[in-house]
Amino acid sequence: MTTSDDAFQDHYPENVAQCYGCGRLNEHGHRIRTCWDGDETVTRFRPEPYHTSVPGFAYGGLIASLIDCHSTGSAAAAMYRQAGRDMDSQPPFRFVTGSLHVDFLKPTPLECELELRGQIKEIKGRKVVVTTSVLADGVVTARGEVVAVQMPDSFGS
Ligand SMILES: CCCCCCCCCCCCCC(=O)SCCNC(=O)CCNC(=O)[C@H](O)C(C)(C)COP(=O)(O)OP(=O)(O)OC[C@H]1O[C@@H](n2cnc3c(N)ncnc32)[C@H](O)[C@@H]1OP(=O)(O)O
Repeated sequence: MTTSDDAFQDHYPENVAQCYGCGRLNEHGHRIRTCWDGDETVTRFRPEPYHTSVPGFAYGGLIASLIDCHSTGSAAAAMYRQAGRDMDSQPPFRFVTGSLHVDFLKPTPLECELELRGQIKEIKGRKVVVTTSVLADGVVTARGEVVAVQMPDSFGS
């Protein structure tokens, strides 16, 4: 059962809840939490001092991984929403990243809560394309596009 306080990641089955970016069970990871805001998806994340690149600014790999997992979570949520299904219902929609493109538009300050806002650009078959903006104090510092693809049964074999 989904409630308005739930994050998408609260509903990930245990076998996909270890992801470094979004797994709630990975104590060393970012453990991002993403929710709907109308037709957009939102994640808020406060970088730690050890996420530094140039002093005072966030490491680009952190920004990319936030965009990645924000977008794969958004893709899963969009697929459930389109199907009119609860995120706990079976069978699960599980996504992996097929493609991750990031444009770094401005330096992203470190000492600031970041807001990621995602838009569902396309849903086609097993593929969902998500565009995600990263905002620091309301200024867009990075923009990404992710092609998320439903994980095939053969994944990893
Ligand atoms: C509540 C439950 C929710 C849980 C869910 C969330 C879990 C989150 C878990 C954490 C995750 C965290 C994130 C991580 O870190 S995930 C870890 C990093 N990602 C991977 O390891 C993925 C490795 N790659 C693969 O397994 C396969 O290549 C995949 C599965 C991606 C596609 O191989 P598959 O044979 O299955 O696909 P297809 O050929 O039938 O193509 C299908 C469609 O996709 C389009 N396409 C494919 N590749 C690309 C590409 N590179 N660029 C652009 N488009 C691409 C393709 O054109 C086609 O579209 P169209 O031509 O029909 O339009």
